[in-house]
Amino acid sequence: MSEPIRVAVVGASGRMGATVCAAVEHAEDMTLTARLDVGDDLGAVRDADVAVDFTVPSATEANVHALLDAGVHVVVGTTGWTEESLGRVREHLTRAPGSGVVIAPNFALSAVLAMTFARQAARYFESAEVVELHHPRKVDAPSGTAVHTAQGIAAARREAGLGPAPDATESQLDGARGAVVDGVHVHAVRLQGLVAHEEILLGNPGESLTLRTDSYDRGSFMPGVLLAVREVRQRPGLTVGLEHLLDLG
Ligand SMILES: NC(=O)C1=CN([C@@H]2O[C@H](COP(=O)(O)OP(=O)(O)OC[C@H]3O[C@@H](n4cnc5c(N)ncnc54)[C@H](OP(=O)(O)O)[C@@H]3O)[C@@H](O)[C@H]2O)C=CC1
Ligand SMILES: O=C(O)C1=N[C@H](C(=O)O)C[C@H](O)C1
Repeated sequence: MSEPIRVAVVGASGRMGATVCAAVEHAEDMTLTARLDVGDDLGAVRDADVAVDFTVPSATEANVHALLDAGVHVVVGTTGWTEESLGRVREHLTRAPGSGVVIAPNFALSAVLAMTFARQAARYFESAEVVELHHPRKVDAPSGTAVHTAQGIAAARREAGLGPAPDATESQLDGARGAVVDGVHVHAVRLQGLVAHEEILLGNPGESLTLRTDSYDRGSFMPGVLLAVREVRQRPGLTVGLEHLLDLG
């Protein structure tokens, strides 16, 4: 058997970080070399092949730059990425040839498939809106998954030459129609008892299609995280979205 992949986890005490540490410890082809939290020196990842970041939107970009400087490949599940912050990582990678970064807003297979199906279906529907539902400890809204979903729908609508979705709203309470991501309305629910869920609503006169994905347990994200850890070393540059590792992109 080949050498195990050495993995460091940043945000190791968090809900996702702790789950990733346990998953890495149970994976026969991996070994956990570092658990890092707020204030720890990220240079400590130097012994690792791959670092996994599940922290907070305000910290993740700086972490990725520091991890690349430490010479490791990086897998990121943390949300809050923008075209600008992704661009700065792409630019950094030009100075770190051979390094790979995989950033995925959602590692659950059901969510990745729902986003793929939404993108496939979007061109056939006049209307499309996204509703994401999460646990109330989540610090960002809308979810990274909902942003990625809306961007995929918007791209498909543009490619199909569709204009704006019909909407006669003339007056509204602030927020009643949700946030608008790339022209697609996105609504965020925070509810005790939930983990991570999303509904994608597509409508035509007389019919609708609803795609729904439910993560009831953080274990649902682990096969995708471990897949990214295994693949990132063979994928130099920046990959955004697990769909590209599943041949769905
Ligand atoms: N891609 C995916 O499939 C998924 C993505 N997520 C995303 O992952 C992120 C984390 O979620 P979750 O685990 O629920 O959040 P938590 O708040 O439970 O965990 C975040 C952890 O990161 C730590 N942290 C904060 N800043 C730093 C830093 N600069 N360096 C190291 N550690 C730091 C926090 O420490 P402290 O509490 O001490 O501040 C905390 O332990 C979110 O952005 C979430 O949206 C979540 C689930 C799935
Ligand atoms: O904070 C969470 O819990 C989740 N965050 C990610 C997101 O914002 O899309 C992924 C998943 O929805 C769980």
